[in-house]
Amino acid sequence: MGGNGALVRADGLTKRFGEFEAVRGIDLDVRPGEAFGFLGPNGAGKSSTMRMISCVSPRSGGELTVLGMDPDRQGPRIRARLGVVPQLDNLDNDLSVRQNLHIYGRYFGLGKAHLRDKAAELLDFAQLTERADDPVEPLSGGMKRRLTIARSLINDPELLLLDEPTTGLDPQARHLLWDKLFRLKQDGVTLIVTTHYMDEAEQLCDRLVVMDNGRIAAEGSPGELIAKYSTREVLELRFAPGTQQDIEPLVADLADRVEVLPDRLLLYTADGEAALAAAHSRGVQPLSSLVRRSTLEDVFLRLTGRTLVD
Ligand SMILES: Nc1ncnc2c1ncn2[C@@H]1O[C@H](COP(=O)(O)OP(=O)(O)OP(=O)(O)O)[C@@H](O)[C@H]1O
Repeated sequence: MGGNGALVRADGLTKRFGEFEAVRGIDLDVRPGEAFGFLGPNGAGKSSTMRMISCVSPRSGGELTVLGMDPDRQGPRIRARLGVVPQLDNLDNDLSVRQNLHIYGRYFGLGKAHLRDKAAELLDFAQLTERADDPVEPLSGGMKRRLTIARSLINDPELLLLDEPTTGLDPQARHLLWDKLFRLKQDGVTLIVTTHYMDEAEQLCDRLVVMDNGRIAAEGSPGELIAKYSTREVLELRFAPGTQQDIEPLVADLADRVEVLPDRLLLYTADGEAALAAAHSRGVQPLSSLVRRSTLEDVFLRLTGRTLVD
């Protein structure tokens, strides 16, 4: 283990592609049993970081320890104890669902009987038992993702790395997949997940970092980040497109902060209803209004000045 029992520890970790610095000296520690999230828009450097942790891409600078070992020198030993779910499914389409699990198990040197039992257990976990002997090709996107996750668990990994596991799935498939991740977390598997779905990160992750342009913009639990970078409530006021800039000065003093988005104003305040009543009393007539609690999306907007697009 690394210092403090961290499963992953990075210090000034850097990744360069030629002149371009995709990861610009980040510090991290991921503790046993937690679900740790990398949150950020496309190009933030999440995948590059994950690939260094998974020992498939060497670091360009800084220190990195995974399961107490150095990926540059002990990559194969680390990988034997990791599960990796890459951003794009790389299942073997010529094989059946079960065969995809079996070839992976053989790669890890599992014995025949153990592999048979393990594959059956994972097919059940992935809800694919009935499809076990079907080819992979016609499976839905959600099924393929569940199979990829099942495959990553064949060696009982201590640490599971998932790069945008739910991107591109419909809401129902996403929910099913996240249920699986909750179950793994309950079973004590340490998870590192990248995502740009804020709601999922908020529910699943014990701690997370917000990445932007190769740097860590903030880190903490979802609750800590919201408390630090947002207000308790947000009042959303929608207006006809293009008119909200003119209204902003009328409501600016009603909130700690106001964000002007293309179709709405966001008023950050401890009391959204009070701000709404005050706006009404000034003659502000939004098309619609909504008071909600702050989310990680608000944290992200505050930190980067941008919204995350799904
Ligand atoms: N092999 C490569 N060669 C050159 N540039 C790369 C390479 N891989 C990534 N990059 C660049 O590094 C930056 C970070 O990419 P990375 O994939 O780590 O971001 P990300 O946060 O995971 O985004 P995404 O959600 O799109 O995967 C991007 O600007 C990307 O274009």
